[in-house]
Amino acid sequence: MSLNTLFVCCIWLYLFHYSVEARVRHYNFDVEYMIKKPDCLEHVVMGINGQFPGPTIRAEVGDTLDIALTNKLHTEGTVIHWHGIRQVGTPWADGTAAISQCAINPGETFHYRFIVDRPGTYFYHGHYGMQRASGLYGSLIVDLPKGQNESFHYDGEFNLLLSDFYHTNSHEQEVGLSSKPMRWIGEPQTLLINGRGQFNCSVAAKFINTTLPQCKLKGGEECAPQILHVEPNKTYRIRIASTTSLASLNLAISNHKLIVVEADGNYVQPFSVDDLDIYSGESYSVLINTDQNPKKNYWLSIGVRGRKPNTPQGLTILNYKTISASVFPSSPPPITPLWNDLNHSKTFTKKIIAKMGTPQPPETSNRRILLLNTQNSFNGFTKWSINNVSLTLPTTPYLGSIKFKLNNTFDKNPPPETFPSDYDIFNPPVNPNTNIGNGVYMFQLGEVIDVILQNANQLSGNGSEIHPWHLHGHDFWVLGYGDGKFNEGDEKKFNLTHAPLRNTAVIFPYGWTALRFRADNPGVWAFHCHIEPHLHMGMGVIFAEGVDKVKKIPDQALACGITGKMFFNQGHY
Ligand SMILES: O=C1O[C@H]([C@@H](O)CO)C(O)=C1O
Repeated sequence: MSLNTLFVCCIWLYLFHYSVEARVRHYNFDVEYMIKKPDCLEHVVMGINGQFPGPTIRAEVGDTLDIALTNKLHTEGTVIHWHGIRQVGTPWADGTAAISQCAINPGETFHYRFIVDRPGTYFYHGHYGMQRASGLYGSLIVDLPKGQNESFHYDGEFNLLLSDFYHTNSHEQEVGLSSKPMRWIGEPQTLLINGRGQFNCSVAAKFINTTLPQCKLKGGEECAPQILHVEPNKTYRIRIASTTSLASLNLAISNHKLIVVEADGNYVQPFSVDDLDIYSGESYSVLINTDQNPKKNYWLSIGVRGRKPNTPQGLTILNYKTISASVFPSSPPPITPLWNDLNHSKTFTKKIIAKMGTPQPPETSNRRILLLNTQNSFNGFTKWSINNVSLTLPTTPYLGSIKFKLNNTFDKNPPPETFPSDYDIFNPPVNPNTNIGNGVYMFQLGEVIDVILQNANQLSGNGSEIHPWHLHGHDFWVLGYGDGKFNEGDEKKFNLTHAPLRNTAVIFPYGWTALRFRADNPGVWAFHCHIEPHLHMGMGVIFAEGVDKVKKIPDQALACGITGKMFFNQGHY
């Protein structure tokens, strides 16, 4: 080989390596309302580039995503949150209105530019008002870099984005929730799998006890189920993410075991189940073996758990390609476990432990925060509160406020780190009145934080609900779940050896969940119940760490409230 050829080769190798290492993927996302038929009836939904759900983003570890998001809504702002992406070094791209950035005005474009640093199954969704409930969501999948293989084998994969759908639009829902007395949104009308469901018919009417007629779908309709076509005797990876407004779901495939291998972008010790619970904000990968009778098709079902359901199952078909997809399965769809069979849910949740080799939590924490979740009233409005503070977001986003040390943009008194030790979690609050607030839990950069989420009885009557809590900017280790009130001794039962890493964790009715994380990501991060109406009613808190280390925040993220005025006065605009 001549020197010249060697030189060209080296350059080529360098460029190839560079392009593999640091690929930038550009997307243009136009957010708009559009008329669609997600459940066979016509509705106005929020979508992207004419699609509902929005386009799937597929990238490789280390890629930079550059998403030019244009707000094509006529009269309201928007933002998009990249759920599960930690935004290391780019906290302004987390897509939380009033927290990490100003909402993007109609007609304006905001560039979300961030690195996807870990493989996994993620999704994105609106994080302004209740826009997620309008349908502003899509999948985000990060693959291992080319040439690297997963530790498990699979021959093909499917991606299922689960959601629940309401016939009242999100504005009407917001107004009802903020009214006096509060008007609850009720249960969803339809469950959607990849944006498809059936409201006025059932694809399994022949098999189940229903008044709904059998659907007469040809397959090309917008609401026709997306069929999973498989070959016999193969292994498939099914990615599952839930972006529901309210519903906790249970997914099952008749006759097929699900081997859980990933949760929220983290590998878990594989385990096999007949059905899987998934709460809003969570994601999983399961493997299935297509080792069943290849002359049959099988149902895939999702059904509501945790609340008394009033919504039919969402259904699609696992089609063995050996036969036509239009052949009906020979038996009814899987029966969703009873909505109030909490033990079933707890058993599933406790099976999730970290895959060997996953970094484990520090043995101790620097600070413990106990967060009591209660439903309260405020001047006759119904609210959800954390340590008796119901979150109402400020007009100036926190990130700019804290970075520029602005006064009077939010409550500078930090919220309480605990609640009265005699609080009776098993009964409605003795004093139902709450406070409205927007203070911040400020952490030292690198501090190890324990959060104990404590559930309690609702405002009136006897009952306690499921709340899936989602943390922005970090994964946390789930140290344990317990029934009743958290006691000092419970700490001894923490799992410090196989604690799974996640970004969303559920608190069970009348129970507690313990989490640990390192506050090592400079920024301001929301931590909240992922149930859309609950967040709207104040069920969240704000964490911040190392904001002085945050590099230049794009002007556009700051162009509102007091930070906007600051720029205006400095002649920036
Ligand atoms: O926040 C909620 O309010 C209702 C109910 O508690 C009052 O109508 C409900 O089921 C919620 O989850």
